[in-house]
Amino acid sequence: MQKIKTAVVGASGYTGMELLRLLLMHPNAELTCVTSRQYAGQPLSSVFPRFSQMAGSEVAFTEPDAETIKASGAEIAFLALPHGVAAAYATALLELGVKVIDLSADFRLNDPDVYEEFYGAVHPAQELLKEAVYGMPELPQRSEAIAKARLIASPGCYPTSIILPLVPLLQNGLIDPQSIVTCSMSGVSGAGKSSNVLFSFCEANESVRAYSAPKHRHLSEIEQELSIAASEPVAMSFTPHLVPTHNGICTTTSAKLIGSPESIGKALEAAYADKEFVRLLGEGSTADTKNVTRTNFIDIGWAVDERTGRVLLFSAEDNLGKGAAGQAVQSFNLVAGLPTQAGLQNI
Ligand SMILES: NC(=O)C1=CN([C@@H]2O[C@H](COP(=O)(O)OP(=O)(O)OC[C@H]3O[C@@H](n4cnc5c(N)ncnc54)[C@H](OP(=O)(O)O)[C@@H]3O)[C@@H](O)[C@H]2O)C=CC1
Ligand SMILES: CC(=O)N[C@@H](CCC(=O)OP(=O)(O)O)C(=O)O
Repeated sequence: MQKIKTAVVGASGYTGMELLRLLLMHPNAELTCVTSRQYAGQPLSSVFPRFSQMAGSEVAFTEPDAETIKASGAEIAFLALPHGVAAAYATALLELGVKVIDLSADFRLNDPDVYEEFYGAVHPAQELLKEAVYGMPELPQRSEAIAKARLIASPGCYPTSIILPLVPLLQNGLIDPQSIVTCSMSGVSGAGKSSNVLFSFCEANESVRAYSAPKHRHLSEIEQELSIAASEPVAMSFTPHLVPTHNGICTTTSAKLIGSPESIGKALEAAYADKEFVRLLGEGSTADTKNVTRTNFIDIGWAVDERTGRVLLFSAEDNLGKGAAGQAVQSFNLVAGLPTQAGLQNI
């Protein structure tokens, strides 16, 4: 069986660990290099005992270094690194002929000025922004672009849960693009393993709070992709909340309805009926994180509020799955010419 030699850079973090889980079970992936500064030299299974005795888990952590990654034979590298850090690794790996699937935000925005506005720093590798492909395979014409790319910017977790339900409605002119209001809830793993005290057990448990309002950095990529779908600049309201669960994002989006109530379901069906990882729950159904955690599915339900003339969209995904590692493996399958569902079934 064809095996693609694969590296995970930043493999000790939460998305890195989820990538390891998926790639160790992937029939067409061989892990040749996994990196961590703190665990360099240690076998994977001693750091993550959950993987011991799994085929492929004999590999040991190495220092993150592009030459070492290339020397391992890796053809494709996943970057599960903080934003601002990933760009330099992407540049070095691409120069060595290794394709890159970046889970950070470094290549998601087309406009370096928007990056600077939302990330508070000059973009570290502007020359690569033009060629990076925003890796959401369900968007129109996107899977073809991903398959040909050498640099894929895998989307953020919140944006995935917001963009997918809205794009078919905007493309078909069924909602007012300037009326979108979104409220999302995320589990604590969304903040990463090395996050600050606000995400520790005593601070986060038994409590819920909004944060980063009104200008969370994900707003930049959400508005970028929605503006493409609407063919006009979209400005919207997005309020994320932290909830005391491990994984999962639950999002409710509302917008002013322009089309008929029936047009919503028809547009979503037309866009996603043949998309393996989008499950349409139907009108009147809300989405529940417990049905999607540890999977690559996004579940979408909807309702029309005839009193206010607004449509409500309900979505749920695993922030580490469809919101990060699972979606990145979808791109890996496209780049490597593998079946869409390879390594993502039955997880
Ligand atoms: N958590 C989530 O739900 C999602 C996260 N993302 C994005 O994915 C990326 C990874 O996130 P996440 O896994 O949560 O983060 P973590 O904090 O859990 O892990 C970060 C990883 O990066 C490594 N690392 C940190 N700093 C450096 C550095 N300067 N040089 C080399 N390696 C470094 C760490 O390894 P070590 O210290 O051992 O070297 C660790 O393996 C981020 O950009 C994040 O924004 C995207 C979607 C969802
Ligand atoms: C709960 C929580 O803190 N979530 C993170 C989402 C991080 C993430 O997805 O990172 P990217 O910017 O790479 O997409 C946050 O709000 O910053």
